[in-house]
Amino acid sequence: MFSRTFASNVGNKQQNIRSISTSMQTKFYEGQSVERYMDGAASGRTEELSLLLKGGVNIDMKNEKGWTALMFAARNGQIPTIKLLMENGCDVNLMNATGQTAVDIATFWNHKEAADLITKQLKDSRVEDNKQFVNYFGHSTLDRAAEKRKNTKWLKNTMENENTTFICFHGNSALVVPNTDTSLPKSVKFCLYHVQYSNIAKHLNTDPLVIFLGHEYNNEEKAWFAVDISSISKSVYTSWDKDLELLAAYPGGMMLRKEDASLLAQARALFAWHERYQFCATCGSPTVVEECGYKRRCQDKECKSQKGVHNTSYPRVDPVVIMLVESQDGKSCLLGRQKRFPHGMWSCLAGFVEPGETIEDACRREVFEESGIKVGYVEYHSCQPWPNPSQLMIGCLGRATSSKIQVDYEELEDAQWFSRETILQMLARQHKEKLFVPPEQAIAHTLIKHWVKMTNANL
Ligand SMILES: NC(=O)C1=CN([C@@H]2O[C@H](COP(=O)(O)OP(=O)(O)OC[C@H]3O[C@@H](n4cnc5c(N)ncnc54)[C@H](OP(=O)(O)O)[C@@H]3O)[C@@H](O)[C@H]2O)C=CC1
Ligand SMILES: [Mg+2]
Ligand SMILES: [Mg+2]
Ligand SMILES: [Mg+2]
Ligand SMILES: [Zn+2]
Repeated sequence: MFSRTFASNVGNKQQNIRSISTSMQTKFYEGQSVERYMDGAASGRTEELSLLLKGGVNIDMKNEKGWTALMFAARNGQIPTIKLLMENGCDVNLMNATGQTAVDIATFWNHKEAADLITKQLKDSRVEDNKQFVNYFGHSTLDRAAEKRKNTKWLKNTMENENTTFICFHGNSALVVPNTDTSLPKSVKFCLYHVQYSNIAKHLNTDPLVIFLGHEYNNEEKAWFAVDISSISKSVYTSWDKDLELLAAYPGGMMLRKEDASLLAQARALFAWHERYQFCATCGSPTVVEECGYKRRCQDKECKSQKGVHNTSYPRVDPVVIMLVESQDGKSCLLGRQKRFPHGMWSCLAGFVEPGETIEDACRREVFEESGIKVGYVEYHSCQPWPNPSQLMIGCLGRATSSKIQVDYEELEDAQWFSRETILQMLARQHKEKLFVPPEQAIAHTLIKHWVKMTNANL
């Protein structure tokens, strides 16, 4: 039943190529023409739209409320316009700022023919879809170049190179400056502070912990490192820039650009590991840092951790499953509340994968433990590095095979089924009791939104 799902990981390859190649032309239309284009769609002026499309207008451009031309055409049941837009490859999966798709809009305004037409296209498009979904904290732009980690000469030269960038950490926090770039999304409040090693070296300990994060693809000259600046006082770093401040990796890391967020996820997980694994997990001897932050070797030469499988010497990643569970009739989904959640927030159930367990079984076990619901079919959707401190959230979709909830009050405050309509209100922050779902930086949000899109085809 989830064959539909990959669809919504969506993006039609052809469409992507087209929007890139026309991005220059689209600029021409900005401002004056967004309105003309949207109005043409709402009023069904197909000839005019045809010309705009031939001229290279971005078919999926959105107005400030996230509405596309297809949504406007759906709002007014403009069948020929809907056909024209779909023939030209518009994305039928897009949502506006309140989480409605074109099908939702057509259904709401009672344009059944329009809703059916778009639904058919939606189902067809899902068969072709194969693009991977990337979650926040996962947008890495670096080649980790693991082979360089042992190359001390290259590392030394590169650290001192003026093209190399350092980001700075103090315990669990990253050194940031307030974001001043207004073209970035409003959620971006801070930027990681970038600095050259020569500018900070004199303030650091004799042997600071330095982690090689990687270099830009096909460009060894542009390398990135993270450095521990916990020996540096506030008065010193604010003398570099008075606006500098420390931002806790979690939840502060949710307020960054997506590229910065992935650097933070990588560096934070490694710093947290170094802080917690100063001693060998096998024999208790002290450990020393190797491979520019990617290994800790036990100082006892006889230690078992030096031979065979020595995974205790490497950084930890803890797999966690997080799942959107759909009810047996496909009309509701299961969400839970942990005691520590902000008031009104509901999220997907989640739990650590245990040794010797498959991802599918971990989903079934955690859902049953926490809510008493049995889960049958489980399908992978996407994943997310989670820097609190180093989980890998494995996002799945599951189909329930039972419906009676029995909450484990040790782990959860509550668990409930939510209808698609209620979820739409929660996504749009328009729920009458102010219930809401996690922000879009969390994979729980992705899974919930995905289910809303997926169930669109059931209408
Ligand atoms: N990105 C997202 O959208 C979301 C992320 N998360 C993250 O997922 C993680 C796990 O979810 P959660 O529901 O808490 O997990 P679980 O349901 O497995 O329960 C957590 C409990 O398991 C124990 N535990 C801690 N570490 C481990 C481990 N490595 N292996 C096995 N058990 C462990 C702890 O118990 P005790 O304290 O008794 O030792 C903890 O309170 C959390 O860290 C959370 O931050 C969760 C929801 C959404
Ligand atoms: Mg649990
Ligand atoms: Mg849990
Ligand atoms: Mg658990
Ligand atoms: Zn040891």
